[in-house]
Amino acid sequence: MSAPVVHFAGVTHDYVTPGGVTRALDGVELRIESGERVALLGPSGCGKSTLLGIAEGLIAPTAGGAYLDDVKICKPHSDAGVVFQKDLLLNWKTVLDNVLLPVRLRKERVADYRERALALLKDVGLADFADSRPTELSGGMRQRVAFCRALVRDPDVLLLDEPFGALDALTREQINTDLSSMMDTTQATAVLVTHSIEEAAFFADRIVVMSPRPGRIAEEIVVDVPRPRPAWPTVDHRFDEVLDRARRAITSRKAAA
Ligand SMILES: Nc1ncnc2c1ncn2[C@@H]1O[C@H](COP(=O)(O)OP(=O)(O)OP(=O)(O)O)[C@@H](O)[C@H]1O
Repeated sequence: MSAPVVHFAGVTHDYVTPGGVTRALDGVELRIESGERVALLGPSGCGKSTLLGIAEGLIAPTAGGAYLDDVKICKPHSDAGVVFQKDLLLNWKTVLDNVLLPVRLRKERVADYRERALALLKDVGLADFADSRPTELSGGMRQRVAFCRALVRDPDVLLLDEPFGALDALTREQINTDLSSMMDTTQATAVLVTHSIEEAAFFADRIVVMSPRPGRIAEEIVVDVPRPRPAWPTVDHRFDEVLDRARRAITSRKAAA
């Protein structure tokens, strides 16, 4: 079965607090095709995480709806692989058990996934750490484990919310390259929220630039660089035009805000 289309249809979201109402998203219309990778780029507070929360079923939009194929997302669904800025690993479990956690949560046979879990850890250079505890790992290593966990059940939707946000620049570059080769093993429809133009270009088939709050779709940029993409975008001139366009899109929205 192919990965689902993720469709945000006229999504508006208001946060209601004692201090008043904040409109975070305003009529977002975005269709992400089966197996497509989209990066959401936009100024802080423009509603990127809110949009991802709606795709996860954790946030119910005030108006409009999000759909997986034609099925409206009405409640949290555990089929998506998710990675957040904070890795959320369980420090009292081994690295391997952390990777296998989604399997256990769904009460599936752990033995069926053990080899895939070990292979994913090997792909990201952590084969020797399967029996370690997350506390023994660096931030970058922990985030690699979080990616293995998100991919272990080969989900058909991947939602990545600033997964590299807490890492230093060098580690980010390396982990982006690792993620890129891990992504070669999945056909999932994927959404990456990021503040980094380079990360967006490296990851995505299409960059979606959002306006300042309330978030709307401001511009879409197709990243017409074939995969595999072995080099980091700033050292690969095939990305120059995409990086330029994305930079201009962000700067002009800031100026207009
Ligand atoms: N639980 C909440 N209650 C009230 N307002 C909220 C809540 N969560 C987010 N907001 C507001 O909604 C807007 C969008 O927030 P969101 O976190 O989706 O933006 P973002 O683009 O992901 O931001 P950043 O890039 O800084 O992570 C912001 O103005 C934020 O203050």
